Amino acid sequence: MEKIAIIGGGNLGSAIARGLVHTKACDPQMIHVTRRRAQLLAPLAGFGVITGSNNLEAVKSAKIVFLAVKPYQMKDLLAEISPAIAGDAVLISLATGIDNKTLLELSGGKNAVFRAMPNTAVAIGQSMTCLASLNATPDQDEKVKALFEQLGTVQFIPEELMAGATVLAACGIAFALRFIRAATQGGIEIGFGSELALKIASQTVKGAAHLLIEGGTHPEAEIDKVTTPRGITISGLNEMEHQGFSSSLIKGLMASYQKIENGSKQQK
Ligand SMILES: NC(=O)C1=CN([C@@H]2O[C@H](COP(=O)(O)OP(=O)(O)OC[C@H]3O[C@@H](n4cnc5c(N)ncnc54)[C@H](O)[C@@H]3O)[C@@H](O)[C@H]2O)C=CC1
Ligand SMILES: O=C(O)[C@@H]1CCC=N1
Repeated sequence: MEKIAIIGGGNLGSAIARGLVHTKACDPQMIHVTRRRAQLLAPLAGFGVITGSNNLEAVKSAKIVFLAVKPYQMKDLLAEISPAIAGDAVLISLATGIDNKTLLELSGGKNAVFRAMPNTAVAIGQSMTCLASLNATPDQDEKVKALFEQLGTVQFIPEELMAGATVLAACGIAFALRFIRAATQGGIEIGFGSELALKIASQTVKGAAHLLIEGGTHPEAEIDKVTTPRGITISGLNEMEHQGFSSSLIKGLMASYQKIENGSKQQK
């Protein structure tokens, strides 16, 4: 089994480590996670994962190196660790807005580089992960795809769509959760206790998603099955649309997307 280094054990880096352990994708002792305040990695250490703050130690002999730091921290990090990374290791960056060409340059040009955009559901093996690679062999592409397949669903996409994938999949978790919270608030106003309202709203969203994923249908086809003519669903749906429901979601997505685009332009 190959050693995996996760540099930057914050929200996403830790979620990936938890996912690798949770899904039994690899032996916890083969995962080495670092962050500056290593004591905050104690929960991962409790699962048997190796933790610390020594990046050079973590990448030594690792064949898969996750770069899970903030975008502005990437340049200094790669300057520090690149000389210690084996030539046949694959680098997987999770940073928003740093393209593969830049990653390849910053890392010295010898490694296969990947941009991966998972989301925090990676911690329970339910991520939607988009991938784009540079300087990778077909075997390396397959290896990284197979790794993420153990953590959810994977799709290679053209690199220019990575910003869009960030918004739809990574930010999307927050957008979907805000819907669930709002539905819960409505349920409480109607009379449910908060825990029960949350349980009903969460399972309802899970069921809706599974209708699409397992049935391969379009949302409107499923909506048609719920909207009884002159019924109550269509009244609620139409009122939501009068209040700008779909429009506000699309505008929110575009505001997030625009922020990535503006940030990328500033970096150039
Ligand atoms: N949170 C999310 O849902 C997603 C985040 N991302 C991307 O993943 C990256 C990480 O995001 P988060 O986990 O949310 O940030 P975070 O701030 O929670 O984690 C970053 C971690 O890196 C550590 N770090 C910084 N410099 C370091 C260094 N030189 N050596 C070792 N560790 C170092 C920090 O101590 C921190 O623990 C970002 O680039 C973000 O754009 C991508 C998809 C989803
Ligand atoms: O909000 C952010 O900037 C990061 C990138 C995608 C999800 N979280």
